Amino acid sequence: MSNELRHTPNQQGISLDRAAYAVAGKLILSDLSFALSERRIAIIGRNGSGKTTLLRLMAGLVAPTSGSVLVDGIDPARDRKAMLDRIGILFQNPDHQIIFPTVAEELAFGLQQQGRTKAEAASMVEDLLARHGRSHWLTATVHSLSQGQRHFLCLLSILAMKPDSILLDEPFASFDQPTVTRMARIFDQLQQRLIFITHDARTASSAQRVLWLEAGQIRADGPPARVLPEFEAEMLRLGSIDADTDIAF
Ligand SMILES: Nc1ncnc2c1ncn2[C@@H]1O[C@H](COP(=O)(O)OP(=O)(O)OP(=O)(O)O)[C@@H](O)[C@H]1O
Repeated sequence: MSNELRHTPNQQGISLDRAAYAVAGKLILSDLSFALSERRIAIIGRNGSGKTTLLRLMAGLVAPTSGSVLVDGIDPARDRKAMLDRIGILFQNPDHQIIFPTVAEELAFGLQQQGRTKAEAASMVEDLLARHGRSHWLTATVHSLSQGQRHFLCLLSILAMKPDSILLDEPFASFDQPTVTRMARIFDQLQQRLIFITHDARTASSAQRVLWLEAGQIRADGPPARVLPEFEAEMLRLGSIDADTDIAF
């Protein structure tokens, strides 16, 4: 796994200053100000609280409608090229990520974007698949893989590029138990910054910092020992109520 290890992430990290994001007049994220420099950061919150949108904002896939988002001092929505080495994002749905018909092309694409020749990328892809026990995927088409396997392919694409920060949207949700255990081991060994959305308190407790989003705003931000008990008590309280009368969808 050592080939996925990289230098310690750039200390500047990801910072938001009064960032807000609205779609069709609906405010989804508002007044977000924080700087993330820790190596393990969990984002928690109810369905629809804005977690995925926040990841997309940090990755520069959408631009804030007001305020700013900076990655190592660079606007990620404006300088996509600078983000190739800085940010990788693993979506919940692999089909939102995969663009090529074959595994080899999919894995090689990001590497070539980073400036490797076709031959260099092909050799790196071969090594990567071998290290993860997936050499048989070298000639596979993407549509021959299951949903969970396509998700793992997306993770491999990101690991291949070795970005400083990896943003993960519920990374363990679609994997079988051995793959989850193996992924957890891969993540443990990564030097990079991992920012992950999770609904699982145990996964969140492994982070150094937890951001709790509620209705597009930060409800709590701090170490898991402080944020998680408060979050779990609130989730229990809400679960005891028969309907989500507190939110308007
Ligand atoms: N493109 C869009 N157009 C309109 N509304 C959107 C759009 N993207 C997100 N939203 C709304 O923004 C809110 C936050 O969505 P988001 O997917 O970020 O939530 P989430 O916390 O990741 O939810 P979940 O836990 O269910 O994945 C939701 O109410 C959603 O309907």
